[in-house]
Amino acid sequence: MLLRGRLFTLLSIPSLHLPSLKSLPYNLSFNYFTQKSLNPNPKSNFHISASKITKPSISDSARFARTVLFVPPGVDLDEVTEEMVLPGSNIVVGPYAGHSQIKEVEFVKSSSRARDCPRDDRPEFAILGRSNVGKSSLINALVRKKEVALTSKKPGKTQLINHFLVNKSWYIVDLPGYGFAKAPDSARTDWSSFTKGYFLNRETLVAVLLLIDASVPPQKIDLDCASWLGRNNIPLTFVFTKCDKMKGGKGTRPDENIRNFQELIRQNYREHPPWIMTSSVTGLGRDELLLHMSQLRNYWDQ
Ligand SMILES: Nc1nc2c(ncn2[C@@H]2O[C@H](COP(=O)(O)OP(=O)(O)OP(=O)(O)O)[C@@H](O)[C@H]2O)c(=O)[nH]1
Ligand SMILES: [Mg+2]
Repeated sequence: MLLRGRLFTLLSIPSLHLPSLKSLPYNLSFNYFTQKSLNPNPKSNFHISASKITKPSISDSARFARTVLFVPPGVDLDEVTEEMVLPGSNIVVGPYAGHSQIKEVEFVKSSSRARDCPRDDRPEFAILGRSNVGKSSLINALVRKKEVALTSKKPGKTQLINHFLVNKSWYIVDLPGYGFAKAPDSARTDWSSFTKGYFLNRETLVAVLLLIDASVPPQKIDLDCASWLGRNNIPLTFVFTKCDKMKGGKGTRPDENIRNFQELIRQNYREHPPWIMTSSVTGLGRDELLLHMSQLRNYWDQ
């Protein structure tokens, strides 16, 4: 089933009502309209933050929850409780969440062009982000193996589209990082053509996990990337990495950086895309992210 095509059709119909079941999984209505923020602290979830609003009316609360939480298919917004929100995220767990642990993973192939990628109907998640943000480390953490994807202190380690088959049923895709100014010219040019080609043509892409380094303040290149994905109706989940670094770059802490990033992102989305905090060092967010991926995958699969 072509989820993207399905969603595109649905979201092109403007609606001020709560989203329908099928239109819930992603927030693709980029720049559709700017929802005025009711919450001064985007990091908080609905239940915590709602108490800060003076006597919210039901409609205000519903609108607020819609802009803050990621409510998956099969969940009625009115039935969402705090326990249903994954810790360190805005993601509500719904009935499509299922088996999420990774039992086996095998490297399948590296491709230099989108059309060389594996040709089967298995769903896949692409891992995208700036060079050195921790893409390969996140993959290793998710699969609980040290060296499935090669990591390096030197940016630009991953140069190809790398497919890893998980539990013989779905793919994780490690992509070259963007924003690596020191890459050879050829490598930089290739990124925009072949990676963009991959995003625009990959029909089995369930979602992009866009990794954002929580140890540094918001970077324009990340905002530009999120903007490009949004404009092209490519579903994404923000995965904040390196949340173990207590003191981030330029003296700002990860939680401040995350909050500032979200404030900037919120201006462009009617509903906030799913986001989650992770650390490949401590394992923070790993099981939660896998559960989130399982509900996206199972919904896509049906
Ligand atoms: N403290 C901390 N360091 C991390 C984390 N994730 C990655 N790193 C470190 O960041 C550096 C880059 O990690 P990689 O996983 O190779 O990054 P990448 O995004 O795959 O990089 P490219 O393939 O070059 O684009 C390595 O030194 C990692 O050890 C994390 O969660 N916490
Ligand atoms: Mg890498």
